[in-house]
Formats: sequence, structure tokens, C-alpha cells
Amino acid sequence: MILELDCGNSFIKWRVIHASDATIVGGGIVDSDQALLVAVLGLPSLHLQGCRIVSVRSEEETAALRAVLFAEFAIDAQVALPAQAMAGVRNGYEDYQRLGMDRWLAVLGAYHLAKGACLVIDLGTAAKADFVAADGEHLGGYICPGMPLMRSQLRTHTRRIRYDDASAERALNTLAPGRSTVEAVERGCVLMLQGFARTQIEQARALWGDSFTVFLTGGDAPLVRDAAPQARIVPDLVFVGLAMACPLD
Ligand SMILES: Nc1ncnc2c1ncn2[C@@H]1O[C@H](COP(=O)(O)OP(=O)(O)O)[C@@H](O)[C@H]1O
Ligand SMILES: CC(C)(COP(=O)(O)O)[C@@H](O)C(=O)NCCC(=O)O
Ligand SMILES: [K+]
Repeated sequence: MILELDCGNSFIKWRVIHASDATIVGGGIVDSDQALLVAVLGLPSLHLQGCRIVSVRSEEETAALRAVLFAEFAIDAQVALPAQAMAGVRNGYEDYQRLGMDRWLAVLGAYHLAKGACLVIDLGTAAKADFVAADGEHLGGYICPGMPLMRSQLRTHTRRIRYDDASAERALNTLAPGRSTVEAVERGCVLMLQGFARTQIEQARALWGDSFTVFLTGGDAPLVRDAAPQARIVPDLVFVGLAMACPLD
């Protein structure tokens, strides 16, 4: 079995797959290294042979996580590293090492699945869009605040925006104009995300006509599903790229 980890700025997405056929044994989303251990150790008949990690966290945090995994499972986790080119895709950044590894792996996964021009929209702590042309040239992309950052900026920098998580969840049953602070903020931020997605799709259309695939991933992908009906929702897109960048044989 192989443990796969996607360490974003807010959460660690994890899954365990069989080494032989990549079928999924278990997986989830946790908010700390300790919670990860508890969740993975909860799997019945666990037998880890290896681990691959993608992280957009600091070197120190990633090293600490590797140490924890070594202590608990005696496995040497492999960490995905930047590359100028891989699997037919050429990194479009002026300095390829600066492109977020989650973005790079999602792009590798998307191009592998689409086998043609694609747009990747990844909605996590930040909202990201990346463009890959049919010949594998990564054209670059965009980074904006995602739902958690938009929310927390409003809460932090205003005096009268205060509400709890439960009412935030209830507020999203429709996107009609809000009649309370929580509705106004939560629905407004979702409309911002949807506007982001629509604008990226318009841009892809201007570049490539109708010949492209849209991928939607990240924890908040479901919030823009209606704004991007043509998109393929692939929650594990980063893991597709991670397996390509870190083969464990
Ligand atoms: N089970 C879940 N636990 C936590 N957040 C979730 C869950 N499902 C969806 N989300 C949403 O996912 C967002 C985080 O997305 P994610 O892609 O994990 O971010 P990051 O990679 O930056 O850590 C949160 O804003 C939250 O609204
Ligand atoms: C843009 C990001 C902060 C997104 O992080 P996430 O929302 O996945 O937690 C991450 O991809 C990153 O740190 N990138 C480096 C900067 C860049 O891609 O230009
Ligand atoms: K991420």
C-alpha cells in the first residue's frame, strides 16, 4: 500500500492505494499531522510500503511530516520536486521552481487525462487557474484569494462582520441576494469564485475555441459547478499528477 499526501495551506488531503493496481483503500481530509496519523492508523490491515507527498508548505513543515511518517511507519516519503518539463508538459514560469507544486501536478494530471488543451481551476485556500496548450506548453495562470481567504479578510478587516460556521453553511442553500450578513458575505464570495471560473473559461475559449477540457478541483470545486457545467470535476487531480511525478518502483 502507498500513502499519498497533498499538503495544502489549510488541509492535508490523504489517501491510501494498493501498490499493485492503484485501487483506493481509504482517504480523507485532515487539519494536522497528528490527525493524519490517527486517520491512517484507523484503516484496517494497513501495510504501507511507500509514501509520496506534494506540499506547498515550508521546507521545515514538510520535513517534520516526513519525520513523523518515518517514526510511525518506517517509510521514507518521497517529496515531489519542481521540473522544467515532464510527461509532455513544459512549465511556463520564468523560474520553473516558483510554480506551486500543487498547480504543477494538477496540470500534469489534467494534460494526461485530456490529451489536449486544458484549463485547470483549483479552488482551495487560494483560487488558481492554469492553462496548457494542445502541444503541452503551460502558458501560466492566475492566483486569487479562495473562499477561506475572502471570508477571513472580511471578518478580520471589518468590525461588524461576525458569524459562525453553522450559519455560513446554511446561507448557501441559494445564491439569492442576502438578507443577513452571513448570507450577503457567503453568497457574495461564492459569486466571486464563480466569476473567476467563468472568466477563465472565456479566456480559454478565446485561445482555443471549443477545443479544450476544463478541470475543476480543490475543496471548493462544488461551489462553482453550476457556473462551469462543461467542467470535469476531478477531486483527486493533484494525486494523478503526484503518481506521475513520484513513481515508487
Ligand atoms: N471535508 C472538508 N473539510 C474541510 N474543508 C472542506 C471539506 N470539503 C470541502 N471543503 C472546502 O475546501 C476548502 C479547502 O480546499 P483545499 O483544496 O483542501 O485547500 P488547500 O489545498 O489550500 O488546503 C475549504 O474552504 C472548505 O470550504
Ligand atoms: C498558490 C498557492 C498558495 C495555492 O495554495 P493552496 O490554495 O493549494 O493551499 C500555492 O500553489 C503556492 O504556494 N504557489 C507558489 C506561488 C506560485 O504558484 O506562483
Ligand atoms: K491545494
